[in-house]
Amino acid sequence: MADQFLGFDLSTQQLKGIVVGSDLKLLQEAKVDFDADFGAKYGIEKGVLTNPAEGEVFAPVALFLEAIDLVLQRLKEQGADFSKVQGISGAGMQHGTVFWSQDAEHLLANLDAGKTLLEQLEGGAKGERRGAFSHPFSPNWQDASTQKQVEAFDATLHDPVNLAEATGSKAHHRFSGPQILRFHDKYPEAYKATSRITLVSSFLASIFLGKIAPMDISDVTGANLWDIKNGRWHEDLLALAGGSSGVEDLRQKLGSVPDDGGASFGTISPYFSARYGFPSSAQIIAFTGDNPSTILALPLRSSDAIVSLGTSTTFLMSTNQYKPDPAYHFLNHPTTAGLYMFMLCYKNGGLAREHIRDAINGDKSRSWDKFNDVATSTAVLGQQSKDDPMRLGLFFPRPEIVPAVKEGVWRYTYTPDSGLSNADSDEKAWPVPAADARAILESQFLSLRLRSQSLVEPQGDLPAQPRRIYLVGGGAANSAIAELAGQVLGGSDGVYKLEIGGNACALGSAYKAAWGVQRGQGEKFEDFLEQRWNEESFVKKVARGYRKGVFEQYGEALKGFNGLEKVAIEEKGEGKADDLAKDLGLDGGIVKN
Ligand SMILES: Nc1ncnc2c1ncn2[C@@H]1O[C@H](COP(=O)(O)OP(=O)(O)O)[C@@H](O)[C@H]1O
Ligand SMILES: O=C(CO)[C@@H](O)[C@H](O)COP(=O)(O)O
Repeated sequence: MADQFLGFDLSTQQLKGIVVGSDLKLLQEAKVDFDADFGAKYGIEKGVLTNPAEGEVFAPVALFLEAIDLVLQRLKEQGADFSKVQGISGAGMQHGTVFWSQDAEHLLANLDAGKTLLEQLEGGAKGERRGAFSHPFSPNWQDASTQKQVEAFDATLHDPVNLAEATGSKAHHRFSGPQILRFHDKYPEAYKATSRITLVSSFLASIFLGKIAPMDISDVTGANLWDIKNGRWHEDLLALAGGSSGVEDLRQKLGSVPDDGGASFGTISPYFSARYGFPSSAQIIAFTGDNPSTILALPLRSSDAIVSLGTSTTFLMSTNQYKPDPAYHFLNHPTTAGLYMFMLCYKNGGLAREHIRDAINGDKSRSWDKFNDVATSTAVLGQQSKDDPMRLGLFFPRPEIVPAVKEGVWRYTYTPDSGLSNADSDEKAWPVPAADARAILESQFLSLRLRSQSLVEPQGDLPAQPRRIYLVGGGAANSAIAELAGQVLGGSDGVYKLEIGGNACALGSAYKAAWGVQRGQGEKFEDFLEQRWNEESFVKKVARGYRKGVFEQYGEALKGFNGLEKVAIEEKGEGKADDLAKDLGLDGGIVKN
């Protein structure tokens, strides 16, 4: 195969790489699993370090550097011929930042192919060698340390509604703007010593480029700093985040943002040509966020939805309507001006499901078999008959984003007439952990259904729902999850998963690299993908979608579910319950006790 393209996904728990041909078919893929490969060395768990006292979650930048050399080596072992690679793009977990030192540009431009990235870019532990970073850690999207800064962001534009209107999202703990402000206040010396700030995506691009790469037009919208309508940094928010160091200083640290998602930032760093055999002409195409990249792996039509089941759960749609609201996120689309990405993001995705899986197994075998059996054999909402109360739960081992509550578990029963009752210690109504398996899946999908109602349309004679649901990410391999996704969310055309490789996000990046290099004058990404798309071999239907009766039964549960979220917010919330109900245009369920 003549021209080949390489895509990466640097996410919470792994770095994955995928090579595709110009027909977009998969050639090789490889991954570095952070815990398995480097857990002992860096003391990480599930890819991160934590400081619970302050709600901090972060990852060592050195880990990322080691992972880059290792994933390339593994791709080579899989047979990748890097001399054929004409374009490289990639994705990073969103919101995370990397702080570069004054020496960064020089070090990046003068890498010795005989040494590893880690040897040359990491600073010496005792300061005997100055490294490329002014801070050794990258704040992670699971960080919750920025409550004070979040309040300042909302206050700067008077309220969350205005902030969402301007930047696509209300202020969130994990967003880069509040994180930068906290970094400025907590580490003033390191901030001063910072020459540039990149996102995780533009960090990865910088390594391949051999100089600091710009942020991309989509990933920059996960910062609470970008004025989406006007396509520029938001002056007031920049001034806030830059603190006493000033707005110009921060503007310079952040750099400019090209508006073309297919832009080439230049050719690959000579380090990679000499060390791994890439042609010196290989182009580095704008790297984006992991969720924006994921939507590029599929030819999304209006009313199609992606559910990404990684460490986080995200729900993604592509739309030409900009309807921002504090209840969710709007991002710039990564390739296509005039399109936006609608996103919901939950912290308690894969790890919360794993907790219940392990409790059901009673061991650490990590097998999903029992979890799946119990989840699919339990009745819809735990209702043996229509008159039984519904079981509704919330399972948040970590503080949650949607809704914004501290960690906790809520198990309630609900009937439309008498409302919600606490069933936590009622073994008959709610056998723990068996009933949790179905309840957590129903809960996660009900939350998506509740919040995406206004974005989906009736499908023919069927009620409003997505046309297709595509499952991606680690959890997409799970048949019980696919089954429940279809039952709760519907999907007039069914539930699908990608058949190409194990990672939609890295695949989307490889496609973006191909488009960036090969596109004709004015050729849109969507047209480029459509022409090369091979439905039969690229996707597979894994479950039925809409089921008459079942879909409506879940519809009846929505009001109770909304009420349950209000209970959680009242008990452990970061926001006001009334606001949530208002955001969603719903009255909450009635709480009985
Ligand atoms: N068969 C499976 N069933 C359910 N969940 C799974 C399965 N395989 C992997 N996972 C989940 O996938 C998650 C990792 O997904 P992945 O998309 O690779 O993560 P990330 O991109 O966040 O690093 C894990 O937390 C794990 O719980
Ligand atoms: O914070 C968000 C999106 O807003 C997360 O979705 C991160 O982008 C990390 O995702 P994964 O590691 O789960 O892929």
